[in-house]
Amino acid sequence: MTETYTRAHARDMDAHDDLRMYRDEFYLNHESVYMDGNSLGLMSKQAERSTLNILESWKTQGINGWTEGNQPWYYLSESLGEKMAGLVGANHEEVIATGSTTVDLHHLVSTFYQPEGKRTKILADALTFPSDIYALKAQLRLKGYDESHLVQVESEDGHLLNEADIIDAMTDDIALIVLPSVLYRSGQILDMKRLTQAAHERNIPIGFDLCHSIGAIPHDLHDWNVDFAFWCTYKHLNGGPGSVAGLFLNEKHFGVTPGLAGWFSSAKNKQFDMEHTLTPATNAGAFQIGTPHLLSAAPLIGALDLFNDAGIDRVRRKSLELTDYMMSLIDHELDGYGMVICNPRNHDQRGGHVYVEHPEAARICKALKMKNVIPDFRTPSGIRLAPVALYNSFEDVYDCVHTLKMIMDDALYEQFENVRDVVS
Ligand SMILES: Cc1ncc(COP(=O)(O)O)c(C=O)c1O
Ligand SMILES: Nc1c(O)cccc1C(=O)C[C@H](N)C(=O)O
Repeated sequence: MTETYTRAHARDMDAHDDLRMYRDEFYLNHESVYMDGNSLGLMSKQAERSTLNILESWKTQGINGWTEGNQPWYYLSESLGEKMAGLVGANHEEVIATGSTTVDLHHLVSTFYQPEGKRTKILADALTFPSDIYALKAQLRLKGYDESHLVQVESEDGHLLNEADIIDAMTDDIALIVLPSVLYRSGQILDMKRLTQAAHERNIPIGFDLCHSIGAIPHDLHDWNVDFAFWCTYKHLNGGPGSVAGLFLNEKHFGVTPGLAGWFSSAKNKQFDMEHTLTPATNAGAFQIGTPHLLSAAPLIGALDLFNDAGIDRVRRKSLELTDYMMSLIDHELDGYGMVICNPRNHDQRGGHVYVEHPEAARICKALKMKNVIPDFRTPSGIRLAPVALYNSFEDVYDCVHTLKMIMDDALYEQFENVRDVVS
């Protein structure tokens, strides 16, 4: 038995890691430690191969690529939906790969936000990612309401939300609820089952932004009876920068008229009838708009195969082990350095990343990058560290925390300004 806080112990855990073979499937820079998979996941060899295959089909087949070859483009969004369904606990037809996170949110809100009588407001929270808030405010404006119709549940400590507060805010003037599954800063998991049940008891439709949970934790969207959800695929799913997003539509809503219809909303066999009356697909496919972004979908084919091969339950188990280990090292090595762990510690509430606050966070992140550890900084004082189950090792976590300790011991951050970079 190796001693807990030694490099030998980290290596021992790596030797017993049953997902360790997946690390070789990724392009890792062995000079550095990547801890930013919750912002942009790394490229896998399978994602590269599937991208090259799509390029090859364009090169060799031209227009016939839509219906021929081993990956006909016309059905790719549906087949990627099928590959993602298991990750969100959905039936195959409830998921489609389409658009981008924010566009899909616009689409879903344009469909599900139906103010009527006294019910005119949208309920969200004060800690959610800004893009969602911008989209919700824009949707309110489109329906003729001002920002006072957006109700944002506050957090007591600035890090965590209290589900009871959210439920209290589900009053009879709320027409729609949109919440994150995992908060982008603190990594808190919201209890989607409980919130959905409470919303439905009050006849309010509810949807979730899964950007920080997809590929990190398992979901049961169908059984929880969630109305809709949307997510990006470039973080934990490793689909590449700007890869096509995912959307869930509960089958009880199949047949709903899509708010932002286009010809790709059509039932597949009707689309080329070229009629001016839309016959929408009778599944989540109705939430497509125009021609799918094939080149941004291509890497997902391989990325998702790898993911499904490893299995989300094993990914979650290792992710918890990695974040447990990271927090125990931070507690042990960085006690008295002013670092405060602000993510929940219990497994039920902790997502896939560790979130630490320090007043010098912006320049500590710059010093980490100088020392080849890649974190991300979240204003005003947050350091996010995401050890990712498929490609990070326990030794990566060891190196990350020890680099942080060296930076603090030698005050290496002092050579930088404590302000964020343009993209952080
Ligand atoms: C929780 C959350 N929602 C929405 C977005 C915006 O996504 P996109 O830029 O893909 O529309 C992000 C990240 O960028 C995010 O983290
Ligand atoms: N989408 C991003 C981008 O286009 C550039 C840089 C970062 C991002 C991100 O995804 C940030 C991420 N959503 C976050 O949680 O902060």
